[in-house]
Amino acid sequence: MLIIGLTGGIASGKSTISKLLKRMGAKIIDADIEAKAVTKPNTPAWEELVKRFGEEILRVDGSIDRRKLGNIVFGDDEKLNTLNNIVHPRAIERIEGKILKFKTGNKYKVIVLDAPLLIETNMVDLVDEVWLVAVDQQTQINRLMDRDNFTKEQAKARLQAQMPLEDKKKVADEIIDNTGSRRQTREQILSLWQNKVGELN
Ligand SMILES: CC(C)(COP(=O)(O)OP(=O)(O)OC[C@H]1O[C@@H](n2cnc3c(N)ncnc32)[C@H](O)[C@@H]1O)[C@@H](O)C(=O)NCCC(=O)NCCS
Ligand SMILES: Nc1ncnc2c1ncn2[C@@H]1O[C@H](COP(=O)(O)OP(=O)(O)OP(=O)(O)O)[C@@H](O)[C@H]1O
Repeated sequence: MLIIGLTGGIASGKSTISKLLKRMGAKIIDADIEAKAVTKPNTPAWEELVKRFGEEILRVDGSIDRRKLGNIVFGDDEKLNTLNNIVHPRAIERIEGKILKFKTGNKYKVIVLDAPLLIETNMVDLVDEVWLVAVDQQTQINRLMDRDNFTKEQAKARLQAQMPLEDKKKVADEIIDNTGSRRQTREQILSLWQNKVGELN
């Protein structure tokens, strides 16, 4: 079995690539989804977030207004740290549990942990290999503005909350260049899959 940690900055293309890997047979664990799960209404993390950031971060149904919370924390390191300290330990615990479950289930040959903060949160130890999705900052900003309707300032604030690509490259086992067409990216993934997964067994 191979456990791949798929990482990269915001809007670099991780979800797009993990969809390709899923089609090839990998089981995906999405860290963003796990982080959302631990902050559902009335969970301990949700309660702590409301205590720290106030009820103005809630929607009328009691769920967290993610856009609002994002605007509060991205651009303010102290607040971002507070959020991270509340969410990360709980999200990592869920991720560890899932990895263990899939490992012992012995059903999948490849597990992909899609995690934007794989390196920042020391989850590298949970995986066998780190695959880094690399795009330049301008591409990230353009795709982020397109996908999420962010202003340039909002996009830049999110980028600045993350480790620079050059530092991530030092930890990566494989680098996927996603600045080109989707087809070019698919070809890189196919070739990686053939090399890495083909030689399993
Ligand atoms: C701030 C929040 C509410 C904004 O929610 P929103 O729905 O707008 O974004 P979403 O969660 O889909 O994340 C989108 C992208 O933002 C980036 N991002 C998210 N959280 C962080 C963070 N703490 N630090 C740096 N970048 C981050 C990632 O690249 C991520 O893929 C949310 O991102 C959050 O709760 N973050 C803390 C949990 C976390 O770190 N998640 C990342 C995976 S463990
Ligand atoms: N090679 C490509 N060419 C053009 N657009 C792309 C390419 N790859 C991804 N995209 C688009 O860029 C945006 C960001 O990609 P994606 O959502 O896969 O990134 P992500 O790393 O998962 O983002 P986040 O971590 O912020 O959730 C999406 O709108 C996606 O459709």
